[in-house]
Amino acid sequence: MDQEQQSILLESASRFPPQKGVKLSYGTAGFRADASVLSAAVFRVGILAALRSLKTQSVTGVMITASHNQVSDNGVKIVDPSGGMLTQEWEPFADALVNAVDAEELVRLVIAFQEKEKIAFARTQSAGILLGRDTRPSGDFLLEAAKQGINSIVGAVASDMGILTTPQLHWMVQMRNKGKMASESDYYEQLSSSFRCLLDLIPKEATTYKIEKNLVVDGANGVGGEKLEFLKKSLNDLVIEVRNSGKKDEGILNDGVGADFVQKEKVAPRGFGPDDIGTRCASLDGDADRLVYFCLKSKNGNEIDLIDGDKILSLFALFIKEQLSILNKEENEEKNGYHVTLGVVQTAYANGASTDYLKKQGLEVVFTPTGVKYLHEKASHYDIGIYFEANGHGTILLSESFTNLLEVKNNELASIAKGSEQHRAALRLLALSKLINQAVGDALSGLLLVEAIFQHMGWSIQVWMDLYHDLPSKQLKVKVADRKSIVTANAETVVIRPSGLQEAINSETAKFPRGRAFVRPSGTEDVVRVYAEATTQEAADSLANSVAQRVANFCTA
Ligand SMILES: CC(=O)N[C@H]1[C@@H](OP(=O)(O)O)O[C@H](CO)[C@@H](O)[C@@H]1O
Ligand SMILES: [Mg+2]
Repeated sequence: MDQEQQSILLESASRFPPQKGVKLSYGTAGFRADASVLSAAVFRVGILAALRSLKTQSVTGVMITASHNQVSDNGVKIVDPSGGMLTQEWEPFADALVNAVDAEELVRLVIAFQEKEKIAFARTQSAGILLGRDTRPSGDFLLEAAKQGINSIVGAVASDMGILTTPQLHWMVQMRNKGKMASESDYYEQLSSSFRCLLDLIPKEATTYKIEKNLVVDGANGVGGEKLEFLKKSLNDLVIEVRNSGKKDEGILNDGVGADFVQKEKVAPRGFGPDDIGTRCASLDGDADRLVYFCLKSKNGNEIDLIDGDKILSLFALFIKEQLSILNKEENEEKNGYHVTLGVVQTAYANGASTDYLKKQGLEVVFTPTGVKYLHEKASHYDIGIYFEANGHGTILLSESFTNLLEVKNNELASIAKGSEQHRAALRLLALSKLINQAVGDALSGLLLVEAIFQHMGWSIQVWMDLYHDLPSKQLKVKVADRKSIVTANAETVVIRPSGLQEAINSETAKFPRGRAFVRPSGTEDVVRVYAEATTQEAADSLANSVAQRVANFCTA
């Protein structure tokens, strides 16, 4: 790095001194904290995104959001050139950079990292970084900090894409690096045209079913509500009412609303009531990368039947299995010469009943630790990998070789069996690959796929709910002195430190038939999370409480 670059970096970094005593870690989904302490971190993430772009000679992204956290929090994460999360190999550097005590240490770290990674700094090199932010009031000044971080690397160019959902920014980065059209209107066009295409391919008999076309969506008072209001204008076959859309008088972001609230509390969000009984309802989270469905069931309260990520995954898996079997009809693998691998990825938070159900359908189910970066990676090993966290974050990945094969099949069938069910199955899978976000879980694209499959199957929401019945479960948070004192293994199902805690959890679990419990440090909040499930709600509550008590005892000892 030349002298001029060093002094630019030093000068700009000294304008963003870190808050004393604040230590941040990249966590499950980037850096998150109260917005007031984040300027320096966001500035430094800007530098990091520029370095990543220089290193890969591709476009990267910086998203400013704290998703489902309260409105006063904010956060920042990097979108890798693939459109996915920042490569895990760079996370230790991200941690070191963001926690550097002053500008001098920061410059030293950048020089050392640049040499290690052999990143060429030169005026001739160019780096492109797309910036997005959600609707939080702190987004504006944090975006400015990110821009200044990017501008302190010679050759790096920041493009402000405005207020976006997190998945929109991931999609844009992915598309840009594929050399495809990548504006926000291209995003809407791709979603609405592939949705229409799926509807046009609905089997004849299904068009006679009486499908409830009304859907009410809780926008969490965030960016997703506002974007859905726009998207729905191009969806004639669906009547979507958006509530908690983010308009000023409708309420506060994530306050008693949103997918995280609905999934964790298992109650209806604010703005929903007895009049909605019988209607299909959905809820997005604060940055619209999570989606859950629900149905109100109580006349006097806000009790709901929840349809979480596990059940959305099950719906997608059934549809894909059906299309694959139509496609492969009359053909055996040898003749086809290609065995399509279909895999389902879950985490320990997946309800045990969902895993049992998926396995009974003959699907391969694998587990990873919490966090999309792990699920996504695992899903990418299959021709079709479907991943979902129970909280509603997930998507379907289709490998390039599989989509190429689909294109070939489609062309072949178009000439020999145009309009046949086999041909239509190939077209459906191709439309699905365009509708479902290939970069990251996306509530808007997920919602359209659910709705399209619904019309395809001719289902009522009750049929979906009855696919299987969730085991009652309970989640709790425990505040401890140092949540990192808990270390887990086996996709977070077993505690290996502090020693003795796992045995204590085992002895609590053994008291309940079909009992299951695990604990792990949260990556987004300063708490230890406890999950328990059992055959009754009382048993799940009681198991969660006793495990939480054990955690508290072990972690203060
Ligand atoms: C139990 C739970 O819902 N955990 C969430 C939450 O992570 P934690 O590390 O549990 O705080 O936020 C992550 C980012 O949105 C999401 O990936 C994850 O599933
Ligand atoms: Mg989110």
